[in-house]
Amino acid sequence: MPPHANRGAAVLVTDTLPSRGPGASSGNGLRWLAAVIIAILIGLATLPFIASRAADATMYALQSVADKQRVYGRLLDLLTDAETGQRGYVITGDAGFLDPYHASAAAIPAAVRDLKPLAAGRGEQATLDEIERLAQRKLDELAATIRLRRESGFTEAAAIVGNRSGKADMDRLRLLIGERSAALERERLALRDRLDTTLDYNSVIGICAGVASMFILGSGLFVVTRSLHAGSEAADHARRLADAQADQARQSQARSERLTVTARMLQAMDSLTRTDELHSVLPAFLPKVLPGSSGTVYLYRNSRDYLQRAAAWGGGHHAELVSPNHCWGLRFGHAHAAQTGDDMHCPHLGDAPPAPGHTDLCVPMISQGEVLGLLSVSVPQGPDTAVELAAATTISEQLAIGISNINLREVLRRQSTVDELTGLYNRRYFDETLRRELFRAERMRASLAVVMIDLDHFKRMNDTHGHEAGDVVLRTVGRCLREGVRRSDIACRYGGEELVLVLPECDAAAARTCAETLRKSISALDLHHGDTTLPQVTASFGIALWPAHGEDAQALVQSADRALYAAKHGGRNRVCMAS
Ligand SMILES: Nc1nc2c(ncn2[C@@H]2O[C@H](COP(=O)(O)OP(=O)(O)OP(=O)(O)O)[C@@H](O)[C@H]2O)c(=O)[nH]1
Repeated sequence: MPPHANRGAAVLVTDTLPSRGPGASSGNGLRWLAAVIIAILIGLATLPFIASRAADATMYALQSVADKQRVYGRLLDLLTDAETGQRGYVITGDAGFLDPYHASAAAIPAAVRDLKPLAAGRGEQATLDEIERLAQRKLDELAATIRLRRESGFTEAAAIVGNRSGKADMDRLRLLIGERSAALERERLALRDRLDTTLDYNSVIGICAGVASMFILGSGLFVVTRSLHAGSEAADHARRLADAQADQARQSQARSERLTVTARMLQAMDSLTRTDELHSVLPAFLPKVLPGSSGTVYLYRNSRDYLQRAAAWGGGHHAELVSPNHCWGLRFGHAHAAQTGDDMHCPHLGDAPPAPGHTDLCVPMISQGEVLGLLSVSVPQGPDTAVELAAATTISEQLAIGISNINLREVLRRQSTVDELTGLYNRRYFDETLRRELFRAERMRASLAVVMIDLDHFKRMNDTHGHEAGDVVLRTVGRCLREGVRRSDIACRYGGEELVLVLPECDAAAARTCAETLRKSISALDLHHGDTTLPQVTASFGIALWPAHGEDAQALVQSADRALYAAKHGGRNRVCMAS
């Protein structure tokens, strides 16, 4: 509260009213009124602060849980990389396979150490002790096998890998890390519920602040009217008091509203699965969080050479791509403001200096020490400029939290829908997608094709050149399918060496053309494993069309399977259409 506000109340009480005689009861009334107003002002100043602290605490708790999920996920990736590197070296003897093993073996103890201080209680501490012990034993086992391969050759090392002693440890590690990840996901959902409740309290506080400010304004008017009778000097005091009170109430309400809108924005971001959906959420919230502003949110591209526009609002300059060298905020690693033509102006904002009466602010969005992108914003100058700039900096931190959570969800979703070996979608994704695409085809009265693909004599490839060589073939064919279909087509691994395509809005002629093109591409693949050139690979294709060959997913897949069977029996390396 500004110092003059209280002083005004004191002057009002002592200066304008006699303390004895007929005016004494009216003086008592004003004293009570002043006391009530002071109590309300204290409430207006402290309640939003307490509510915003509670919301902040919950948001940061959400961030900590996401951090922990990330470290557990990274630990599992490192263990898998170490084991994959060891297997590659044991099978091929090629030391190049040991690069991921060495990198992961060095990073695993550090990842476990990072997790230990984050443990929430004795249960998790005990789990982490067990993870640390198993991870160390796993690393010892991997190192011993690698040593044996180097000194005694493939057969002895393969015998150790084959006796599966290390598999039990790896399975147990997967189980422990999986259970912790699931528990963290439950904790994250509980924290989201708590954030909802805090926001509801916040809305109530906002409404109360509105009512209280009406009361204070009414009281101020009342006091002014009374004071006019008592003298103009007292009236001035009262007016200043009323102005200060109104200003206080306005600021409290604005802060409370900003906090509520920010939290709603984070909730909306929580429902996104990809960062390229940000443009559908941020422009609806950022103009309310930073009134009168315009700006752009940029995210680093995967190559990290440029930042790409993810969302923009208001007028002004919104370049599509920004070089990190063209932003002073990114180069300094902290917020950079330019108010006049003399200030250092970011080149990505164009040649013009800041618009008259505006400040340009560039804030790097940082999460976990990693710069995810840039918030570039232009805010109008006025009595509250400092408050607005501080708010923009806080918003950038919260955007960074929301964006890093979207990235985490994107990684988890990818892990659960994509087959690791081929990079194609997995069987579960195929089942869900085919059902969904059939509904869509029905609604739009469009055609749809399912193409089953099976590699020919693949067992012979495994038996002659080894399972690793078979994996190389599957991986290469997977890439061939991914690159050979339209963006709207869905290429999946159905199981083993069987693959399947869902081709929406595709008739018989187009499906046959697509299958023939892929068949030729597969048979033209130039395949190598180590120093060995692998024999030509061919595949057989079975096509079924909706609704002619099956009205539901199961019937359609069965028809495609029968057509595939016919292709095999017709001599393989051919395309057959269901009859
Ligand atoms: N390398 C490797 N082989 C796999 C994988 N999944 C399945 N296979 C092998 O694929 C082979 C499938 O063989 P079969 O079903 O007998 O068929 P085929 O030899 O391809 O003969 P046709 O289909 O009749 O042309 C088996 O040897 C499986 O072990 C995998 O992920 N990697």
